[in-house]
Amino acid sequence: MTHKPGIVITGASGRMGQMLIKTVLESDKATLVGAVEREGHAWVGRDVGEMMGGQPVGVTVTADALEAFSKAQAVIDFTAPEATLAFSKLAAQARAVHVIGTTGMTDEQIAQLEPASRHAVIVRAGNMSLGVNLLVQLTKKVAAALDEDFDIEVIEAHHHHKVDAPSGTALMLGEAAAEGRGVKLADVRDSGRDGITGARKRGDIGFTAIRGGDIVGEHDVLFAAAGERIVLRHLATDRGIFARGALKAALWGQDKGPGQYDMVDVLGL
Ligand SMILES: NC(=O)C1=CN([C@@H]2O[C@H](COP(=O)(O)OP(=O)(O)OC[C@H]3O[C@@H](n4cnc5c(N)ncnc54)[C@H](OP(=O)(O)O)[C@@H]3O)[C@@H](O)[C@H]2O)C=CC1
Ligand SMILES: O=C(O)C1=N[C@H](C(=O)O)C[C@H](O)C1
Repeated sequence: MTHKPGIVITGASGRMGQMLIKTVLESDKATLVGAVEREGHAWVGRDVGEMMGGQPVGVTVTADALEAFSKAQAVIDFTAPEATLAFSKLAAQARAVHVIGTTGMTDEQIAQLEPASRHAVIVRAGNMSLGVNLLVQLTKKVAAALDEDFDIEVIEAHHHHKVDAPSGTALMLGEAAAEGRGVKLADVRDSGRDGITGARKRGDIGFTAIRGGDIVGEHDVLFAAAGERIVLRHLATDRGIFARGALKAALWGQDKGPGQYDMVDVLGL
């Protein structure tokens, strides 16, 4: 019998946490060995299957992340930037693959992952779906083929609970467009227009964030010129696409050396 990697899910009660637990429990390639929530959370000490409204699964939610990680081969983490930074140190200590889906991390926070990645595999992506990662590649190609007569705008829409903007995916798409054009996103980024903004600056890459209802995640990359427009679009209708991508990353990372990777590496795009 082949060994099935043991997986711990952090932020177990969250929208993605619950989807990840369901995905791991349904998989025949991995085993759920832990579920983490913060100290004082109502789920701590209870069976995670029961907390999700189903049958017991024999995994008790814990606030002791290091203890949980040390029994696992991978940690899948869709939480918040400060939590992810703390988990990266603990996952490295446990030599577990750390799959990071958390978005909204600053450049400084991303840089702080480096010490952990010297000891363990980190796979981080603002979007773990196959479709979006393909869209990123397409965006780079289209941006490289067009000149600045085409204004580039990234438009994203998400549910009203989302706390960060632009979304991690929008930033991945913006980075890809900038790379295609041979510029740095930081030099051309235009987000949060409001008031008398002045005319659009040629070459800028604009971002618009829509928040409402239960939208899972929608992303358009618009290339607008005089007389024509191209729109590249991805619509997510089920969080399962992110969870399946994250589990694939956790399994992929099992035989890799320490370092930082993304979904382009995992999917071989
Ligand atoms: N890369 C990708 O493919 C995707 C990324 N995401 C990203 O995943 C993240 C989570 O999204 P979502 O599940 O919708 O969010 P939720 O708010 O539903 O869940 C977040 C979970 O993380 C926990 N958490 C938050 N802060 C801390 C902390 N400081 N310490 C410990 N636990 C903490 C929360 O616990 P508590 O309830 O106690 O606060 C909660 O269980 C976001 O950054 C989102 O953008 C989402 C979908 C896809
Ligand atoms: O918060 C979410 O829900 C999502 N976050 C990710 C992002 O910021 O791009 C991925 C997905 O769009 C859902």
